Amino acid sequence: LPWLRTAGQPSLDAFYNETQAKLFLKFYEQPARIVFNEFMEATWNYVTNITKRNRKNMFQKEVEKSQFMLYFGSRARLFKTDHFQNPDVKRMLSKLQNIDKSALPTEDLQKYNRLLTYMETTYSTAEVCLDEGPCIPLEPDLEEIMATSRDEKELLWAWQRWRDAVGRQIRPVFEHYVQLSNKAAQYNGYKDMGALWRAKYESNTLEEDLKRLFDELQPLYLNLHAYVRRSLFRYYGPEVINLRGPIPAHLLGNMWAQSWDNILDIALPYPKKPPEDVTKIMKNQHWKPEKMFQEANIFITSLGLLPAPSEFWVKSMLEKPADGREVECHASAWKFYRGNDVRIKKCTEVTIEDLLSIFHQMGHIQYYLQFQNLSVIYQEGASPAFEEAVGSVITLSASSHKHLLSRGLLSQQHQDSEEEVNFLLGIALEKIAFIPFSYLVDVFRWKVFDGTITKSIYNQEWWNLRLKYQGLCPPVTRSEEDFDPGAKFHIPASVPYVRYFLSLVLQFQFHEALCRASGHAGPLHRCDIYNSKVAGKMLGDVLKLGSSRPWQEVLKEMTGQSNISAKSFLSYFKPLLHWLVNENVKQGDILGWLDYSCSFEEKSTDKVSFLGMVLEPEQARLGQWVLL
Ligand SMILES: C[C@H](N[C@H](C(=O)O)[C@@H]1CCCN1C(=O)[C@@H](N)CC(=O)O)C(=O)N1CCC[C@H]1C(=O)O
Ligand SMILES: [Zn+2]
Repeated sequence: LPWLRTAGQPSLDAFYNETQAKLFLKFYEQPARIVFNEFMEATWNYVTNITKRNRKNMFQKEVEKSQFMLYFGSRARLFKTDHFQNPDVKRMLSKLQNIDKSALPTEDLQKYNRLLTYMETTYSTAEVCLDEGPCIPLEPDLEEIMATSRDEKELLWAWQRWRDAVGRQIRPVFEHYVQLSNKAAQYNGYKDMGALWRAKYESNTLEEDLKRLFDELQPLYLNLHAYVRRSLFRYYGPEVINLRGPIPAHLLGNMWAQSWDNILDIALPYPKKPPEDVTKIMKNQHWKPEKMFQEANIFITSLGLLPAPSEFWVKSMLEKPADGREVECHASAWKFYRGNDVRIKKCTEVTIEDLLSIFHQMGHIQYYLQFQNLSVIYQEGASPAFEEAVGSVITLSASSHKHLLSRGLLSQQHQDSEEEVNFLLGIALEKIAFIPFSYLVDVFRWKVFDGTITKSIYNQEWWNLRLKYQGLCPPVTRSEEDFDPGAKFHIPASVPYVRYFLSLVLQFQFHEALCRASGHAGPLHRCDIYNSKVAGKMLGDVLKLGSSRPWQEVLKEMTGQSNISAKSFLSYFKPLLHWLVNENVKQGDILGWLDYSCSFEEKSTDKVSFLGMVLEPEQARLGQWVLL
């Protein structure tokens, strides 16, 4: 590692012993808080007011932060810690050594930061223009269309135009992002950036654990996919849906088909018992964004956990500004390494979907508040999946009928067996549909980073994974001019995604443990830990640890198991799986999508593509589907 070589150093052992290490770590704390705080403030100022000046200032702070991290990261490597006594000193020194992109030489780093900001800002400021008339952004307009429109043509328009506006602009830059990412990873001692991202999980069985969990959850997904395909077939007809093939990706109620809760109306098992429209109730009760955040705060403090501090309410951006400022609307939680300065940035709409996603964001805030007295080095989740699971586990209680009723968001409990199936299907459309999507995003990116997926096949491989894992096809033929993964925030924003897959499993494992601790008896999906100080203490004790202990130890203390397990997820949905299997058998539906392939722009265009499937010319005449 060239920048490590230190010529003419006095005898290392004398200088770099354990006592010196403790001093070194102590000396790191204060300057780190200052440097990180200034960097976060500059980044916050940019994403909440996208201007040239704010971008320039953010770049400046980024360079300063990286110089600081390079200084300490390189010196942390000089300590020979294998004979050190204190495990904490060893753990902190080893965490300090991973400095990610700060390891890049300055001009590479500046180029990398420009690429990252270009991609993320392209995503955040992109608009789709109607033939004549206004241009509309993703949030709230295009997302609203994808969630509520039932016009297949309109859905196709929004789906395709968003990808034209974002994916295509990001594609030429993405390959340079990949190269510089891998260069940074190698400077940190990893073979590529995927390896650096995976190292965050401190597990040498991560990839097989992921595969095992995915396989355990597959029966749930295949049955839900078949059932939803049947529902869409009934609604949109045989010319749109093939009962034995993949589902067109624009019909699932979401721009990325990552969660399907917005098409519950189409897929409702017992349409005679429609669930109440909580969004309508919220609007009738004149809910405002601030009240939605207060609602989450009330839940969290009912557990005996920490309230959102006054700075949160003053400094957060809870709504899309009305003063014409360009902002990044994608919701996120922020810590500023300065006591109680924690914030959320969200372009909140008054809907039940946004209320529940606010619980997710407030979970991040709670983690920040709970670990703020730890060393800066430990101010992160026990694993990235723990960070994501905290808010989501609270959402599982908050979305229960019992809780919504107690908060005046439902007029009755809706507990008969048919209403219960309707409820569970609603949760399944959010959580089970998300299994393959949250799994494949980083399978794609790990392959891009390790070179398996080269730039000439980015889009083809993306859709191969979308077909293989999700059983979806694009509604129109795609080509290598397109870059559909770039149309999903986390790709241009370079935020890892497998954390959400692991969080899916973990949040149910947490939910079961917290429900048991709170004294809940009965089915897991009826549990609401609201007001349980015992559950709150159990959760708070996990959050206070930050990343000071390996997550396996933390999980064992909380749940008694030291490995992540899909058992709780499966038991939560057990009643629904029975219902789905019966329903699919009754309808004679097959599970899966056989060997179909999605239509992709071929060089020779003699093939006929139809709604995402490829037809050989002679079979097209006979109307047969080609099984490739
Ligand atoms: C809406 C949510 N926004 C993320 C999140 O809250 O995780 C934001 C953007 C990326 C990281 N992030 C943060 O806030 C981090 N600062 C948290 C932290 O690292 O402390 C999001 O992207 N989600 C929620 C479910 C699935 C996924 C999606 O919508 O695809
Ligand atoms: Zn999150």
